[in-house]
Amino acid sequence: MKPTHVESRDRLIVALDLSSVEAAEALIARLGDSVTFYKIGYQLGYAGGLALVPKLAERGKKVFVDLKLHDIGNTVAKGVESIAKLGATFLTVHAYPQTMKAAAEARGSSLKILAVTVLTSYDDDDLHAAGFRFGVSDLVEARALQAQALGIDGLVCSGEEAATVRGIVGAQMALVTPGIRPAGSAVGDQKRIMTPGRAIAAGADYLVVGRPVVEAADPKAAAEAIVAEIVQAGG
Ligand SMILES: O=c1ccn([C@@H]2O[C@H](COP(=O)(O)O)[C@@H](O)[C@H]2O)c(=O)[nH]1
Repeated sequence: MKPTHVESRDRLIVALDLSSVEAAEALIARLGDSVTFYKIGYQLGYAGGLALVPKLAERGKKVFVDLKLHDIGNTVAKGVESIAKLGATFLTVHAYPQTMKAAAEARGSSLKILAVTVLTSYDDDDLHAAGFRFGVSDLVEARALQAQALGIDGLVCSGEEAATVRGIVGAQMALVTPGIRPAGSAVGDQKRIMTPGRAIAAGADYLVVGRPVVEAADPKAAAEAIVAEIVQAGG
């Protein structure tokens, strides 16, 4: 379930896409109070970064573990149980029914499960090349409905789908949007992007931002500028 009220600053989730725990700790120190919510994904997670989850939680930060689980149900359930013990706030799974069902049943009382609808680096051509008969918008909508029916807490989608998905699932599910690009920043490998302000206005609850903060000359100023845009958009 979506939290009832979220402070503007807590809507920014900075992706710690870095190669070591030391590099992550240095960035966290530099960002200080400007960032309250961090994401640990493949790069840092597989470099010992999961050990940071309880440490960040002890310091009052929230942590999103973005491992995008997808396996047989029993394996997903056991993985979810292990992540729940670390004190993470969010954990991602791919939006396949078996996977979502196993994760929802195993999550316990404090961990929230987010289902990744369609990766923000994908467009319709990428889905067709992968064998899907749906385009992005149809697949996101179908998966959002399946996730809701299975009791999933929130969805990962791009800002482009946020308004439609919000209309489909209502106010109770958290919408988490990567592919966020402040005006003028490099797009990189993302294909479905949106500015922070537009994503909030479209109904996103949380913005996931990696390179525009992590690779900025002044990461703290970059994070503060995104929070200011969130505030201006009414988030
Ligand atoms: O659909 C998705 C799901 C997850 N991500 C993750 O978000 C960040 C985005 O980083 P940027 O540098 O801001 O592009 C990254 O960790 C991805 O693994 C996503 O981009 N899209």
